[in-house]
Amino acid sequence: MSHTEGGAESDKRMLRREFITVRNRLTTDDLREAATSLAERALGLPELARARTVAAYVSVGSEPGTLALLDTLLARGVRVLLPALLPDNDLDWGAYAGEGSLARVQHGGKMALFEPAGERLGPDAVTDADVVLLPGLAVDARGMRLGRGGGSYDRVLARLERAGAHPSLVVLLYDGEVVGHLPEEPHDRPVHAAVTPSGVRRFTA
Ligand SMILES: Nc1nc2c(c(=O)[nH]1)N(C=O)[C@@H](CNc1ccc(C(=O)N[C@@H](CCC(=O)O)C(=O)O)cc1)CN2
Ligand SMILES: Nc1ncnc2c1ncn2[C@@H]1O[C@H](COP(=O)(O)OP(=O)(O)OP(=O)(O)O)[C@@H](O)[C@H]1O
Repeated sequence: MSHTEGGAESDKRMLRREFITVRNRLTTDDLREAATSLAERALGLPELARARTVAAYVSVGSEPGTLALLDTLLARGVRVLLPALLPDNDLDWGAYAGEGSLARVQHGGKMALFEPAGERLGPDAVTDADVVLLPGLAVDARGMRLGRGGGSYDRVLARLERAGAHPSLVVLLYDGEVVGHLPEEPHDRPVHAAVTPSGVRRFTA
């Protein structure tokens, strides 16, 4: 590993802690209001209005809330795919069919997640998506995303690239998480847009 890569890795670790600390100060009122605004902003995206299949995730804890957004997409007849974390941090996928189709799963010391309880479609199912909604902790002016450090979505992005799939890549964040510059490593790939409770920011690669 080169010095720059090692530097980027530890800089990312420090930044993750800082962004998580800020999120953990949000009150339940803050979370509820942000989730409502986020869903409105996201549903205003032309990419989502056209999408037939959307890969998303169920927010937990102080993450920007996604459940209202998932339910609206489902009600519109959109096929919503949700990830299930595999032991190697890769992601399998299953269809969302309402809150009753979710199972709460605890993966070791990580946050408890809500994953699809039904049929597993395999890691390549994400290549069907017209839009991929990604979790993150921050994004920079180039669209470079800071994730939780599992590399799960880095793998998703690499898999899409290998498959020649070009879905819209949209990260869901809070306003203060769109920043000037983040450290990046060679495997990082930019997203196309960030949706926050106050609006949409597009990135041109
Ligand atoms: N709601 C949600 N679902 C998701 C993700 C996510 O970020 N949010 N993922 C995104 O990839 C995948 C799961 N990967 C995860 C990776 C790390 C942690 C986690 O709890 N990390 C702790 C640190 C502990 C640790 O390093 O193990 C943390 O961030 O506080 C959770 C999920 C798929 N599903
Ligand atoms: N395509 C890939 N295949 C396997 N491992 C990968 C791939 N891309 C990245 N990784 C590994 O994943 C780990 C975490 O990477 P990184 O810190 O960039 O995660 P992140 O982008 O913050 O997390 P996530 O992608 O889950 O949101 C690194 O050790 C990296 O080597």
